[in-house]
Amino acid sequence: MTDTSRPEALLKPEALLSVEGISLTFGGITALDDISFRVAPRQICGIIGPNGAGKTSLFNVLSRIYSPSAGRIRFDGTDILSLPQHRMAALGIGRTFQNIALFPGMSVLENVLVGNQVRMRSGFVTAMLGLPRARRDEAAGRKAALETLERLGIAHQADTLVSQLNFGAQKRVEFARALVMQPKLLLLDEPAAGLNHEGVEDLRAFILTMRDAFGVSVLLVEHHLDLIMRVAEQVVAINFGRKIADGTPAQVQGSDAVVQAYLGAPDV
Ligand SMILES: Nc1ncnc2c1ncn2[C@@H]1O[C@H](COP(=O)(O)OP(=O)(O)OP(=O)(O)O)[C@@H](O)[C@H]1O
Repeated sequence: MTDTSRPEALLKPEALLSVEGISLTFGGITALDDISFRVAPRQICGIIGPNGAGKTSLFNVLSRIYSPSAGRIRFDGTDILSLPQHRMAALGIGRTFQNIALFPGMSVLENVLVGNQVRMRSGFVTAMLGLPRARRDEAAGRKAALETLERLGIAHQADTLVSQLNFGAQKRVEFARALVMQPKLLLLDEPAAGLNHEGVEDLRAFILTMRDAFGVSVLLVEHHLDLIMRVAEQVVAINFGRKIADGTPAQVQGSDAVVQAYLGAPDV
């Protein structure tokens, strides 16, 4: 419970995600070096940095794909480094990948139902035998998937084959599939990759819709700086595995270290 006798408790909400002193090495290469930052509930936080800065490595540590050599990560009161990777979705961390990983020959609804399997309690055998519990789970899963599409404003596409959707619409289905698991934190890996100007504008609105309709925090790694600066409330900049700035978009954009990092990396 929040201690309202402490004014700072009212001003500073408890972090949903707290990354503390994370380091990661690959052989002799230091990919992450003592990275710390926090993400509040319902906050949109952007991770930026030139090529090779360590952004993907950080996401992979947060998803428990890589184990850091030092540091701590607390998520919603749990030390996630003590948990295996398969527990992340159930714990409330959802993720989308840079390359779309949908089933093109299946409908939008069917693809979102795949995401919902994690939350179903009945096992494979129960489902195969069509036992009552499996049927109840299936009906509940369908309802949850349809509700997710409705809250995102894309329920009219429920029966459309994914292969018939344009690239931007397919990305929205991927987000829906992650959101149906009711995550508290959504990790978006370069969501603007491959989108044109109009697509990026739609994406920006969609990220805000996801946060508002589902109350999730969003952590996004992105090369598209303009999108980050216009959608994120907090930006963390990294370079050569070290955090070089952390603050509002305006603060980070005005940071000498950030300007230097990008001037020294013409291929960003
Ligand atoms: N599996 C790996 N094995 C060895 N080195 C790796 C591995 N993954 C990443 N690295 C190294 O770690 C550093 C950080 O890489 P990372 O992919 O996290 O950066 P990034 O910021 O995501 O880059 P980009 O923007 O180009 O995707 C780089 O020096 C990279 O070569």
